[in-house]
Amino acid sequence: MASEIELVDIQAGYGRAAPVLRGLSVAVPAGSIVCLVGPNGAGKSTVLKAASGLLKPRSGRILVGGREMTGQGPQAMLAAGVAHVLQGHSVFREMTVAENVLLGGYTLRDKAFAARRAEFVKELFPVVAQRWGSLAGLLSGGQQKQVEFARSLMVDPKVVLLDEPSMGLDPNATATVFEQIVRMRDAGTAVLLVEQNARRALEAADLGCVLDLGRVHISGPASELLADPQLGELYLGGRPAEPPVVPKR
Ligand SMILES: Nc1ncnc2c1ncn2[C@@H]1O[C@H](COP(=O)(O)OP(=O)(O)OP(=O)(O)O)[C@@H](O)[C@H]1O
Repeated sequence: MASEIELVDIQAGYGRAAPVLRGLSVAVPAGSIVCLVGPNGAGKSTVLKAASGLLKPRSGRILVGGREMTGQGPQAMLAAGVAHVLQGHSVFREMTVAENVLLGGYTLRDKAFAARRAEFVKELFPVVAQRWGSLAGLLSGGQQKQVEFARSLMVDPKVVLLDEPSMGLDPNATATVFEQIVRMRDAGTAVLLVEQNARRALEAADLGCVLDLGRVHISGPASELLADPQLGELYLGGRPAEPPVVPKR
């Protein structure tokens, strides 16, 4: 299957420090959610920064929809179809939900296309439509996250990079946010996801990659990673729940 974005043998880091990514490769197939899992500081956010052009890799290649995009900055990556939803909350609290969402289409020249996209995201995220005229700061954390998703989809990206979307959310809001991530995927946008809540994220994902020492250590179908007891112990906060043992008579 064609990849929406492909990072090949990436070396990347900050300033003069030793590289954080040391030969990292990951591909996001069309129509899929790929989840990056790994210990704190493994470099998960750094992968997303390299993928969106915020951090220039020292070496390696980046392809978007098969097109060579190595060395391009954030504006070019966005224009090529890579949207990045950063960690934490990034809504403008004193602006309305509408203003926040429409900002995502600021770079679009075709205003009719922008209007169609606004209708599309309102349909995809009902809370965005319901609270369209409200100040974004009045929304709950989970609702604000959906406003950020809607804003990122305004340009009709090929792939959305989501950095810790459930951070700071309660279990109910987390469940809603993951449902919306699956809806984004089903509506045609591929997703590259980084999450502390690794088990929950892998349940929503199609593919998983375990990062260690700056490269992808293990990758495969998310369901297989979830079922692997050793991975569970090491990276997913314990073994998967055992089925109950029925005592023999
Ligand atoms: N802006 C920066 N300047 C210098 N070093 C940084 C910067 N951002 C991250 N690092 C370092 O790069 C390494 C990887 O960080 P990164 O945030 O990518 O990890 P992560 O896997 O996303 O971790 P976490 O799960 O804690 O968010 C860490 O050692 C971190 O200290």
